Amino acid sequence: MNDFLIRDMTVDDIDEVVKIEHLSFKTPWTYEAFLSELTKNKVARYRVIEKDKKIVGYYGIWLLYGEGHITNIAVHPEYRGIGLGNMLLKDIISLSKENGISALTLEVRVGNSVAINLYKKYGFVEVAKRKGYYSDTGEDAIIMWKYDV
Ligand SMILES: CC(=O)SCCNC(=O)CCNC(=O)[C@H](O)C(C)(C)COP(=O)(O)OP(=O)(O)OC[C@H]1O[C@@H](n2cnc3c(N)ncnc32)[C@H](O)[C@@H]1OP(=O)(O)O
Repeated sequence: MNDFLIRDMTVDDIDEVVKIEHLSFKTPWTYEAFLSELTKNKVARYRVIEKDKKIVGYYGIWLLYGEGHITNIAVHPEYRGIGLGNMLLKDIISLSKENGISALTLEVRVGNSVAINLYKKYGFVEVAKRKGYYSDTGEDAIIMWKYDV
């Protein structure tokens, strides 16, 4: 896994990130959404994971009031199942510690058992459900928190 590097996302990365976003989510974020996050949102941090300069995954987090809200995390389908999600989660946790974050939260589709497994592995617990949160399918969201950052 030494071949993979995690670094801050830049505006030049957005095209590649949006491609992975389309391969990963039913309602993908647009180029403009990422641009706004990178250039206007002062509490946002976005990081990419790359191999030989090719972006293969990324995550976003908002750091505010001592809490971290994970906005998205994705790995390119061809690179899933080899530990990159683990690497991204570890990076999220160390970034959070460096920034004085004491708790992390996120929303995930109730049917997304792969992601739920990943989060549970790092100490996230299911705290609540939001009924019909995802307007595309009407699926519920599970709200998860990790209190021991
Ligand atoms: C806040 C949000 O963004 S919620 C939405 C999360 N993102 C997505 O659903 C996008 C599409 N999915 C993905 O991009 C990826 O599947 C991710 C990011 C969820 C996981 O990334 P991967 O690189 O495949 O994860 P990785 O290989 O590191 O596995 C980490 C853990 O995830 C879980 N996991 C991974 N693959 C599977 C699988 N096929 N079945 C069940 N659990 C799995 C396991 O707990 C695994 O732990 P282990 O390494 O001890 O087995």
